[in-house]
Amino acid sequence: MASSQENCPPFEFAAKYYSAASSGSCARQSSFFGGKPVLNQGVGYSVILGFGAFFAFFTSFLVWLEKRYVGSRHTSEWFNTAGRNVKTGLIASVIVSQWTWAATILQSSNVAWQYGVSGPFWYASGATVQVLLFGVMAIEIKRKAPNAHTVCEIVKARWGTAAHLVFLTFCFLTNTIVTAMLLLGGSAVVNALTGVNIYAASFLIPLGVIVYTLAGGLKATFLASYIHSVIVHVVLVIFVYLVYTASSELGSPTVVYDRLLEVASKSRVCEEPLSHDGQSCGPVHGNYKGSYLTMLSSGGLVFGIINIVGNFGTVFVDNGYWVSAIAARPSSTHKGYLLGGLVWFAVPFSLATSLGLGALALDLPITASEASHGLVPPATAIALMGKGGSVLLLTMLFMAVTSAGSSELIAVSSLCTYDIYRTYINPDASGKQILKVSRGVVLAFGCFMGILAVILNKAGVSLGWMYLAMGVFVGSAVIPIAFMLLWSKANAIGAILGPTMGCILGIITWLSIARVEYGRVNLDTTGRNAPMLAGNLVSILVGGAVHAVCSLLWPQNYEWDTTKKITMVEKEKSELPAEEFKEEKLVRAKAWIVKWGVGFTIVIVLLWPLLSLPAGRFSKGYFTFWAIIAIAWGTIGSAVIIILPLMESWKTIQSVVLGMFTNDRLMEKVEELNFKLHTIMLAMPEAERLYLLEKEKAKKKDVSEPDDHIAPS
Ligand SMILES: NC(N)=O
Repeated sequence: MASSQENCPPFEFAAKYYSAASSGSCARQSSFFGGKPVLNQGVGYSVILGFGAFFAFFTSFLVWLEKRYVGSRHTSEWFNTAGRNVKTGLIASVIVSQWTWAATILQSSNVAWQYGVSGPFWYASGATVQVLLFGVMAIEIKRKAPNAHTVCEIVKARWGTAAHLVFLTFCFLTNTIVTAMLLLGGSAVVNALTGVNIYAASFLIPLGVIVYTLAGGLKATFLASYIHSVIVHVVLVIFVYLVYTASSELGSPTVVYDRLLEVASKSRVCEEPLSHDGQSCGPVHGNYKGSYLTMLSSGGLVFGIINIVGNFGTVFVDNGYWVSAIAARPSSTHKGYLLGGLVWFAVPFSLATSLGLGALALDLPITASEASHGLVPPATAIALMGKGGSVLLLTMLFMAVTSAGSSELIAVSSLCTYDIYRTYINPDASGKQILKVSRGVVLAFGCFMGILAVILNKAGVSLGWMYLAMGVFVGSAVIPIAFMLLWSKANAIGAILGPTMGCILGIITWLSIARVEYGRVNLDTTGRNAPMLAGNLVSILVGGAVHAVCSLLWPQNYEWDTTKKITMVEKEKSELPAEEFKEEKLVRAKAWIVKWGVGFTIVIVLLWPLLSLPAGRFSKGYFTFWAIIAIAWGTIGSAVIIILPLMESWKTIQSVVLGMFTNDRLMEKVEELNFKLHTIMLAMPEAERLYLLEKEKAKKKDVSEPDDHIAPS
């Protein structure tokens, strides 16, 4: 104990977290939050209800503006597919906000706190590659199932009813798991920062999301996503610059570097009460030289593998990503996914390299339980900025939870509407009926989200546990779902057996290893790295292997003829030129996304980590370079995702603004005229055909003679 007395506090910079006890020994604070919220409950309720109400009103207003001044018709197709005409920038922004979960903000910093620099890297790279590679699926939908509304519709068209039911189960499971994680993370942070009852938070967070999703469907969630993305990125940039340039407590890569060396030093005394079990203290087990400043981290690598498997499940088996691909215009789909993936990389990488490592560098007395419930970033935000930091983090988290949550609502709603109602209950459903069911499901699943979060919170399930376990449950469906659009031999029996066997064997392996290694099966033992790694790998590999073997034995040799026959509910007249759907153009787009998607995947999963291994324990210069990459990626990514959608939609924005400031009476007249013409066209197909022909001709003329009107005389 002598050393405890000599070094109290062990670090001047962390003095406020240590105190001399009456016995004379030096004691570290036993936890960071200690059950005391920094903000009052009023702030918590204002954020949850205020932002919820604001977004419900604001997005409904935007959708109304679009309907009134741009002329969108609010049919069931529009509600569920946003007109299949969304451009690259907005698709990228949607992907970023859909993929920015509570876990992206919270769990990434938790793994930084556990493993050091490798944690944020593996979180970011291990969850970016799926989005990049999904770009290939996105373009294949346009080629092979251009009128589909959901992934399961394609399954049914190709493999029949039994496979359809299997994949529906996996898709619902994925939506449930993702939703559970959003609310677990969201409610834990709201509770820790503001003291709002955790169960009340679980119920109230989905409320605003339900309202704006109900009002505007997919387009509303897309518009809201953009605003959410802007807020998330602005806060991200603030935190990154705070940690590495502006804060008086840290403020430069050099200070962070020196502190990370100090807190993990071998000479540090980590006995009670100078540090408590589960708090960060001294060398890191499994890391090269026990340092936080190395990519040679066994824990980081195991997390990376689990992360890759789990996130393949939550992208490929989440109908939300298929819905976004369906909503994109064909020439934008692949670019949107690539750009979205690359921008999203910055969210966990830059944020956790700042807030996660910042928590270590400040020697915050965070406990393992606080970390696994997602409280590392709020702790750093509070330590650096006080109440302002906690409000910023709460706002960022709320944006992430609500935008990803609304995408989950739409994903479930379209599955229930098209794959259950239209497929098994009312195949001749009208657009009105479809719209009614879609809205009913949004409401029902929104309420279910709240109940689910209450149950999981009661059961003591943490965000960290759920995040690691997701791949065990849904990983087995990943390879079969990719085969569906990529492999003509893939057959129905393999599509049924692969996911089912993979999931069952994955769960058996996971629980058995927990039992054999640690003697019992509970939330603690099943949440450890070894059982999670084995369960995740068995699930994804068995799922793929069983499907591959069955398909090689009894190949289907399928031509995607039935998937091309999937029908729309209302026949929408596409605004897109026929050029957009040309096979050669789509094949070129596919080659492009394969080249760039696979290229970036190799860079961020193999080359980057391999090239950083020889650095061993990073030098100060190396770490500074690493921090500069995090700052630059965060800044450039944020600028792109904020500016690009605005540039692309500039014409629409102009026409809305013009419409708003033009005589309302005139607009009503134009609308009425529009409606009359539309009715005439419907009654006279020949007139419509001639109109489209003329329009196409005019477009071609515009393209071939763009500058006629300014040609010199
Ligand atoms: N979306 C994720 N994995 O943060």
